[in-house]
Amino acid sequence: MIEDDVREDLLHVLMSKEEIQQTVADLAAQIDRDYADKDVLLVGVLKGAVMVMADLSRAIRSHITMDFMAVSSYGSGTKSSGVVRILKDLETDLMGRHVLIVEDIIDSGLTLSWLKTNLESRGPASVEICALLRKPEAMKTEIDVKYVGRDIPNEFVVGYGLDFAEQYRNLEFVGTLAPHVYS
Ligand SMILES: O=P(O)(O)OC[C@H]1O[C@H](OP(=O)(O)OP(=O)(O)O)[C@H](O)[C@@H]1O
Ligand code: HPA
Ligand SMILES: [Mg+2]
Repeated sequence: MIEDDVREDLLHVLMSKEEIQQTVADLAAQIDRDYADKDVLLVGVLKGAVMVMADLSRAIRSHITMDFMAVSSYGSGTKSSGVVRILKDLETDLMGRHVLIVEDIIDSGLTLSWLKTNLESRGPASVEICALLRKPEAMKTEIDVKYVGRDIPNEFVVGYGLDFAEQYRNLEFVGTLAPHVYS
């Protein structure tokens, strides 16, 4: 089992499978309330947000549509390069749409700050952000995030979509990566 193999790579479990499920259900309930009379377009940011997107979209009871973007700023390291590249763009025209960006994590905030500005320039009715995790101590830019699952300490985390050098994305929980793995 992968989860047994990686225990020594982790300092501790930060969010269990059950805690993630509950957090995602709470986020979905808030989104259902706020978008009761609006069609929302969920924009998942690949690859990290793939798990949140899959679970959140199924927990939302309102009508939604989905699209995906791929951007990358981390490459294979643990620090944002600050340079965001679009690897795959949306297929949906955003004109007049209510857009909700779905992310796994806000770390420096550089990716989302750039992405929100980029999507706002395409004529949508609104652009909001939903992130499962946020590291308040790591943020380098002010960013207004409407839905946050949980604030976490400034440590590199993996699992539930989050990777280090493309590994660990398929863990069912979120864990803190031990420094010996990346130093
Ligand atoms: O707030 P920031 O410091 O900008 O970091 C957050 C971003 O970094 C990660 O993506 P990454 O570039 O690693 O791509 P990935 O989702 O494919 O792993 C994560 O999924 C967020 O998109
Ligand atoms: N873990 C994995 N990917 C990330 C992180 C993190 O803590 N921060 C930004 N991208
Ligand atoms: Mg990554």
